[in-house]
Amino acid sequence: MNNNGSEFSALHTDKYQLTMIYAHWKNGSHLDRKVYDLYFRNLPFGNGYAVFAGLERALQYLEQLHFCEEEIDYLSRQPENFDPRFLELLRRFRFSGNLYGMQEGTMVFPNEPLLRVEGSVMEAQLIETALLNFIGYQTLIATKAARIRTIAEKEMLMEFGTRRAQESDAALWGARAAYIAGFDSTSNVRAGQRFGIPISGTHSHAWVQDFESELEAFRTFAYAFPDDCVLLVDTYDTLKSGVPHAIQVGKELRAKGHELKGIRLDSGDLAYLSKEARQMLNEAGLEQTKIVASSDLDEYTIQSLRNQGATIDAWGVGTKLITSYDQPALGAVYKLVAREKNEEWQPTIKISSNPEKITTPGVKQVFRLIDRQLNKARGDLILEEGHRLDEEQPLTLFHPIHTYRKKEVHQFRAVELLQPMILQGEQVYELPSIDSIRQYYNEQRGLFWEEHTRLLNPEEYHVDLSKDLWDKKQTLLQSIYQRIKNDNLPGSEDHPQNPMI
Ligand SMILES: Nc1ncnc2c1ncn2[C@@H]1O[C@H](COP(=O)(O)OP(=O)(O)OP(=O)(O)O)[C@@H](O)[C@H]1O
Ligand SMILES: O=P(O)(O)OC[C@H]1O[C@H](OP(=O)(O)OP(=O)(O)O)[C@H](O)[C@@H]1O
Ligand SMILES: O=C(O)c1cccnc1
Repeated sequence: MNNNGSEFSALHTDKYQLTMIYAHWKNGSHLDRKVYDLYFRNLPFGNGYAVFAGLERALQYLEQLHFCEEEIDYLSRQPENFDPRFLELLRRFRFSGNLYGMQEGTMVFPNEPLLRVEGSVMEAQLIETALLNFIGYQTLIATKAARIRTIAEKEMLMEFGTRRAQESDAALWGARAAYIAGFDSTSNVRAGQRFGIPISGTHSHAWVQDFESELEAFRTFAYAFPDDCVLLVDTYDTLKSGVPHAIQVGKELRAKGHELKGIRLDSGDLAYLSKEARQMLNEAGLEQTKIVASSDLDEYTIQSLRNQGATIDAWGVGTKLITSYDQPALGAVYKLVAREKNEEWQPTIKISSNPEKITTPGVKQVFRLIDRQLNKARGDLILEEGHRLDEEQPLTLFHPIHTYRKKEVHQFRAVELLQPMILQGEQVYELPSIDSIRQYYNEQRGLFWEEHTRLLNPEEYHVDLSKDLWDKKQTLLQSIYQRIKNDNLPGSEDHPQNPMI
């Protein structure tokens, strides 16, 4: 909470946003209208798709966004010596622009706008940092969770990461992102209360160490939770002590009309131990007692354990999910794509010597082309906003950089992915329940062939530009190079032309 009782601070931004806004204000251009796209360039984890998450937080942030007195006071004491009239403008500031976005749980791909912000340069710049922060992290965790779900198939997945997360917001929103993409529960009680995610858990080694004997520890826990008792069996010796004691308590529970719900393995060779423990439980007649495993798990260890025939029914996954251990950032970007001139959007472009980094100018919409017969996604097509697609005509898609790579689609239905979320500062999108987001993600998953969703070396999914848009991009590139040539600045002749044109 900031001093004004709001969860979000308007100062959750980079300093350069404020200095650019100030310079615009001095120039009288702070209210000029712009369009920005938020997207990422590369898929994380070598995955074939990402799962979009973070919209709810972004919408809440935009709704609450304002500068409180303490924040204005802080800014007034900065060496920049901000003009009091500028600070007064900030004091009255509210987000009054438009936001178009994808629904959370959408399967998303590089270079397609996930969010499109239309507003004054002042508001659009101020929010860049926070939007990238929320969307980048949550999309990353949802994608990691989706990979783990793919491997675990129908087995129970519990999110255990809070203690290892990069601070509390990451734990909270990471738990939510994991649930969207297929985890069944979280150990984070706040996430349970706030989002309605089921909470679950077992007990720790400390519980066992706190008693004179392991058996006493197990009995005491079972007494408190006779119908929800999962015993951690590796504190001393899993097979010689933990499992036999759990079996003893399981039998005592049964005698009182209850069943031992599970045991948890948290160290050692999880494949071997699970098989041995399963056999011991079964021989004792405790076939329904589940085996839970935890200990630095991720999609790779779970896959390996499954391949080894581990008899594990539920997985507790913490560190490697919540910290996105193998790829700590999505690398999302927020790029200016159009500026208002004479009451029209004028496309702008950012050029790079790397063709992949050249931005796609203009106000755009993303269509998902879904084969009507197979109900499978064939590709995404980015069009200028307002342009329509004729679903009855065959369409040739071509790769925007390797243009010789073509693909015909016909008999498709074109679904618009960017929806109005905020119009003129008013939220027009009703936030879905967490379970309907999860359900929507599942439906999305069903639209994609296994070739795109497998973990290793997935096939690249087509995200192409319409011919019109591609042509406009080339024309804009040409005109900029021409302008540079005409300017004939000293040294400009030494640089090779961009490979794109
Ligand atoms: N059969 C197995 N095949 C592949 N990986 C395994 C197997 N059993 C366990 N692992 C993984 O190996 C790693 C073992 O971690 P570590 O070396 O820290 O040992 P540990 O058994 O967890 O011991 P401790 O928690 O006491 O340090 C974990 O990531 C775990 O998930
Ligand atoms: O391994 P992760 O995927 O991060 O899952 C969460 C871990 O957190 C707990 O261990 P912790 O080391 O905190 O306590 P412990 O010594 O009681 O196991 C738990 O036993 C898991 O091992
Ligand atoms: O409930 C558990 O077993 C649990 C919760 C958080 C972290 N590790 C384990």
